[in-house]
Amino acid sequence: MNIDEFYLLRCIQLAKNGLGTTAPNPMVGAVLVQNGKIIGEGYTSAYGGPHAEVNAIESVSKTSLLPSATLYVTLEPCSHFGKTPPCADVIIKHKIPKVVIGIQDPHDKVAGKGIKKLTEAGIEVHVGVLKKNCEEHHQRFLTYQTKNRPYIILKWAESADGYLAPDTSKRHLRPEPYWITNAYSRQLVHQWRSQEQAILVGTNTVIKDNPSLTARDWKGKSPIRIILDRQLRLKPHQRIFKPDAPTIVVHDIQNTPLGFNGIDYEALDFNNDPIPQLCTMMHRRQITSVIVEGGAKTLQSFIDNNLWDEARIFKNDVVFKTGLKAPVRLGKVISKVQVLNDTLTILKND
Ligand SMILES: NC(=O)C1=CN([C@@H]2O[C@H](COP(=O)(O)OP(=O)(O)OC[C@H]3O[C@@H](n4cnc5c(N)ncnc54)[C@H](OP(=O)(O)O)[C@@H]3O)[C@@H](O)[C@H]2O)C=CC1
Ligand SMILES: Nc1c(N[C@@H]2O[C@H](COP(=O)(O)O)[C@@H](O)[C@H]2O)[nH]c(=O)[nH]c1=O
Ligand SMILES: [Zn+2]
Repeated sequence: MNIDEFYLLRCIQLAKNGLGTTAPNPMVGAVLVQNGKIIGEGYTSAYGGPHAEVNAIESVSKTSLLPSATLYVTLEPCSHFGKTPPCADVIIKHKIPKVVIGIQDPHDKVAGKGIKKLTEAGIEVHVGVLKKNCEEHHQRFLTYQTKNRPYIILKWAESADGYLAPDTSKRHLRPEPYWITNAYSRQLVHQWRSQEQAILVGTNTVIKDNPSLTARDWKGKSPIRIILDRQLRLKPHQRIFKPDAPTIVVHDIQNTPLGFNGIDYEALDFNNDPIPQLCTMMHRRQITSVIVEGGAKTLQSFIDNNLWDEARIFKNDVVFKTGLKAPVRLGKVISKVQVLNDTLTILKND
């Protein structure tokens, strides 16, 4: 690893602090180096706040060092007025002579214009350092910008013999989840929920489990709940209608909702496959990432449409023998870790 790559790695590390708070903005990291020393660091503030470059510049105590410093940043500095003024202008104003960038920003308002602005101001610009790592780090934002849909994470828990749930006879009478995984894995799931903008489940999951779908066992925000309810079968007592997180109910265009207080409704044409329509709807609502938590039919529908990016699958040692079969897995295994007696496998769709 060379020195530029080393500083870009530090930028990525810093940028992770923005996970779950910057969306739909990307979580960028920036470092300022002068004479071989880091003199400033920053990452994107919560949505609407200053960008990483500005936070890095503002963290420098001796601003007289800036005209001899190099700025390292994971993503091309912006060149447009959004909620904040363009970072490219701030860099130029502070007379920073060199900028090293991980990747170009595909956002149509930027897309090379930030780099052009810097170059035209006489700044030495390098692009493409630690490109693969920066692409991986910005996967939610890049997927949203280039595929016009959110980054899609499929998540489920299955028994040792590949079932999502046992037969009804083995379940409680009251609707509640049949827990396969242990408490630590469940807390990890709450952390994951706090990192994504939305969570999506099918109708039967709400009927059988009465889930909350919140991040209540972790600090941070609960995601927006997106619930499939084609025929509007769900009842007001269900936990997904509580005001602890926003909820969007997706129903068929032919059914008119009575409208529960504070609930957002979206009509889709279920005569056509709803999954691509869901992706378009989420894109329109500026949802850059979603975790799909079941059930089997909903997960399989995303897999069959090849509309998924990552799968996080827990497998426990419990054996059901019969029940609801887990989705058929695809993709490449990128990691396998143990959470006590649960094996967590992470796959990527390549
Ligand atoms: N172990 C685990 O990780 C998890 C287990 N579960 C378990 O899974 C079970 C529920 O799974 P499952 O029965 O498969 O149901 P789902 O929760 O996937 O809901 C399926 C229903 O949602 C609607 N729907 C979903 N996808 C589509 C589509 N592509 N097109 C049209 N409609 C769609 C349909 O509603 P409609 O019929 O009204 O048209 C369909 O019947 C429960 O027993 C639950 O406990 C659930 C989540 C996670
Ligand atoms: N059974 C099962 C899971 N089930 C998922 O969790 C949902 C319940 O969420 P909540 O009500 O917020 O706790 C449930 O409806 C289903 O989507 N998840 C897991 O990590 N492990 C498990 O064994
Ligand atoms: Zn910016």
